[in-house]
Amino acid sequence: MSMLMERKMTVENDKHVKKSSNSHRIVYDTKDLNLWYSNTHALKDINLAINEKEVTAIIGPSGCGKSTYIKTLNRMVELVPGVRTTGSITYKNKNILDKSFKVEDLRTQVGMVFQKANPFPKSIYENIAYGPKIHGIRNKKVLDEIVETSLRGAYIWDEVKDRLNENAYGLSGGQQQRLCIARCLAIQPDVILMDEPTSALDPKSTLKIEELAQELKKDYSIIIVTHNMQQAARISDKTAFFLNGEVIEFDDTNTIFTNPADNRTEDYISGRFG
Ligand SMILES: Nc1ncnc2c1ncn2[C@@H]1O[C@H](COP(=O)(O)OP(=O)(O)OP(=O)(O)O)[C@@H](O)[C@H]1O
Repeated sequence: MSMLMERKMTVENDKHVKKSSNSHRIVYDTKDLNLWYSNTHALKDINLAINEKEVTAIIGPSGCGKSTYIKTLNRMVELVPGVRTTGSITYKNKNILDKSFKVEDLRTQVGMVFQKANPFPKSIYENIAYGPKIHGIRNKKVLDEIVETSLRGAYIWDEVKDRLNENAYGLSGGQQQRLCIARCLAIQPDVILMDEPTSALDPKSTLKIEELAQELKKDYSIIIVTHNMQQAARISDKTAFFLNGEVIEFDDTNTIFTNPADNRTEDYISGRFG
């Protein structure tokens, strides 16, 4: 990474709270992260300070490590046998890669939405109530409130309020994806990770998810992997460009798309490869 980029990523460091130059607090501070799948070196010396309550886009060609990185942020990646990491990812003053860190703590604070919507084969209501129930909430009135608030938060309440007891599989693909976002909201996370959430959706549903991400960043930190550069440009505040497991450039989205510092970023965003 260039000196310029390193300087841009430098953070102010006070006693407990790190602030980036535009005064947003940092939600995830990744330092010198390396990751191997057995012999494949998938992430190389990643340094990224991701701001809270912003949308951060991760872009780059196929196989560059985008999904691996986002799955490291909730430690899902370690479900793959043979994964090894070095370096640190600080979340709320703790290194989540540390052996002593309890992964269950992340499950309640970090929600994830996948490429293909994955509702449970249950009713719309149960899809949302499931997480809160696991966390011990049994009171019907409280659960009703969580279900409504979460569905409203994901802008799908009006479409489903009269069919809450119907199976979620009866919803359209775009509705299912918003239901999955509502399911994330029900656990009141800090962060929502999205791994290509619109790649299986039609343009209208895509637009709805994009609008939703813009709304949600008022309350949540959103990190989104996308192949769609127009989407990254439309909805994100910051963009990280990955190539061959490295972060080539990380900056304000506007800068990345109008005045990138590295030729490889320019070549990628102008469609010369990838
Ligand atoms: N489960 C796995 N086992 C072994 N290697 C893997 C595994 N998952 C990913 N890799 C390798 O790690 C590298 C990064 O893959 P990753 O899926 O993170 O890339 P990506 O940028 O998300 O790609 P895409 O855009 O195609 O989804 C690739 O070389 C890939 O082959």
